Amino acid sequence: GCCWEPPAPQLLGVQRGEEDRPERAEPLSDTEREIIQDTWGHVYKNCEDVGVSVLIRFFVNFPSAKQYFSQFQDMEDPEEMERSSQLRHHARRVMNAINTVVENLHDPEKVSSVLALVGKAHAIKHKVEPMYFKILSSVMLEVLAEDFPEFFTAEVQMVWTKLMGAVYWHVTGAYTEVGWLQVSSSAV
Ligand code: HEM
Repeated sequence: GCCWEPPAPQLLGVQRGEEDRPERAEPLSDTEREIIQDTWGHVYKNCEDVGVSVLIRFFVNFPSAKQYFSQFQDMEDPEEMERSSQLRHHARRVMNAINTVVENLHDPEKVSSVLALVGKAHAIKHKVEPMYFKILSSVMLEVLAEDFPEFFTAEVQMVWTKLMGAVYWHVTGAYTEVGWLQVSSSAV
């Protein structure tokens, strides 16, 4: 993964603020929940490595995403990024938050409260453009499919896409609540 790739077409609408917010996240069936939990078990065993490779690919392919991180804003060398404690720390936080979501798929209230907190912190404290959440999800799906090809079959990838769609829906719900999305998509 040394080459820059253009964002997937589905991201372009988001970058222009054209995307509609659906009424609710598409719910997962019991079977889909089991698929997520089984496959996540393999990923989470390698939590730190997977998290770090996801973030490095994210920052290499979408360098503007580094602007939010004081420690590696100006870093370009992936090996140097790998040594950044701020990157490792965020990798762990991302993976742990997803782990909490996966462990609580039976409890929609818990899932929405965890993701609302993540959304609020990123909107208010870190001032992260919400489109980066969509980009990060697609990078994560790409890395999971490459690193765990035996588990991430086409069917499993589809279920994971649905989960990441739900994560994005909850996170952007928090952005809407604090007034971010209204301002950026209609008034300006
Ligand atoms: C599913 C995606 C993500 C999850 C679960 C996640 C999770 C977290 C958590 C739990 C924290 C600490 C919360 C706090 O400060 O109160 C954090 C901090 C942070 N996140 Fe995220 N994050 C995600 C995506 C992103 C993205 C896409 C960006 C920017 C491109 C980002 C930038 C930051 C920054 C700048 C901090 C503060 C870092 C620091 O203080 O060292 N995050 N994240």
